[in-house]
Amino acid sequence: MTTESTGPAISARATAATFDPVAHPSAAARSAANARQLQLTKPTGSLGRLETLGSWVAGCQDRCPPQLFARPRVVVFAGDHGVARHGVSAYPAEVTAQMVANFQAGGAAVNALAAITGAGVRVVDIAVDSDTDAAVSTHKVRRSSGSIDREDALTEDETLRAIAAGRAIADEEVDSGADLLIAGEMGIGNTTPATVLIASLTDTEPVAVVGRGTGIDDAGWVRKTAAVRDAMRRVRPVVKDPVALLRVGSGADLAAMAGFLAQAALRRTPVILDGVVVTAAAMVAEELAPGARFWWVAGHRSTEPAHSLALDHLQLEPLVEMDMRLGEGSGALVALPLLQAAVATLANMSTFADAGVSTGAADADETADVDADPS
Ligand SMILES: O=C(O)c1ccc[n+]([C@@H]2O[C@H](COP(=O)([O-])O)[C@@H](O)[C@H]2O)c1
Ligand SMILES: Cc1cc2nc[nH]c2cc1C
Repeated sequence: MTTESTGPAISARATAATFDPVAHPSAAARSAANARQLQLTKPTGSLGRLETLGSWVAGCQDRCPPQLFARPRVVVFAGDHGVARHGVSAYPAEVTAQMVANFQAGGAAVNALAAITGAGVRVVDIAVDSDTDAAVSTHKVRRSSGSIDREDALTEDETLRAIAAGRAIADEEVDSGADLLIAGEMGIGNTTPATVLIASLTDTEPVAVVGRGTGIDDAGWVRKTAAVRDAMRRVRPVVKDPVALLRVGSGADLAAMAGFLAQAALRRTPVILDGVVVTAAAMVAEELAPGARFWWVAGHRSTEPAHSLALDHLQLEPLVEMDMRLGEGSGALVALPLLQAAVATLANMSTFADAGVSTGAADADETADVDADPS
């Protein structure tokens, strides 16, 4: 009897949450890019972090020089959270569904920012607490996730379906030609599970990491900190099991993002991470698919204290610090022009040889040689 009931569960987990080993971006293409950086018409190292960024893209694309991104895509994962009904957010849960409609109408920050960078935007309802358009709800797992301070966010089956949904979305995007992915999110209350994941995986006290989210007041912060503490107590026994951690202490949207971010790495597609919620999902994705983090760059540093902890944990240095705390993929989109600049310079600048520009170091060496050898 026991084997009959656990067998299918184990194989479902094997399918949805097992990832083949993640290959690193190409070291050869990255080295070739580093060498090319030295030949371009600029003082050595003068493009600063744009140089390391461009070489990272070359590694991800396995080509030097790299190509400008042809189809960058943002996927906004929308989901509600039961905990939002317990005074942990400055806004009512209804805003999640209302913002989904706003994304579809093109009126949100993510739409405005995507338009200036050439990125496409797709919104997916993973767990919004109302019925949404068929166009966005094909991967819906359930209506809202459980209130993690007092119950599990999801069942085992829902967790696996959410991870599988994120993986399927990444596959759909890559199969349609996406060459750069951004995960964004929208969900009133979602900084609470994000903080629970980050604090649990870094063994940090709630008071040190709970932030203001959408802008809660002091009384809201106290309620949120208590909710984070209670949820952390519930996840403690499963913190080493990423699927169980997602089931007990996250939500369907976060589980889907974890699947999406891990699958993007498996599909050798670079990703710009956004703020605290996406980076919390990224931490779990790295547990599910070790090495996935080498395919990600951190777009920005959110004002949420837990975000810095997550970035340190993943050893990622954010590209911009603009005191943003919006989500939706907005911080990643603000960073996208930096990636485009890194690729454009590496790919399109002339070399010293082609442009007939003298290289300081080589000329000095030639002079030194001539001086040293009068013959
Ligand atoms: O990305 C971030 O770092 C970030 C920081 C604070 C808030 N948010 C957004 O605000 C919502 C969650 O905030 P809250 O206060 O409802 O937990 C959700 O829709 C997120 O996209 C996002
Ligand atoms: C209006 C609004 C827009 C958002 N976008 C992402 N999170 C959000 C939260 C609110 C409240």
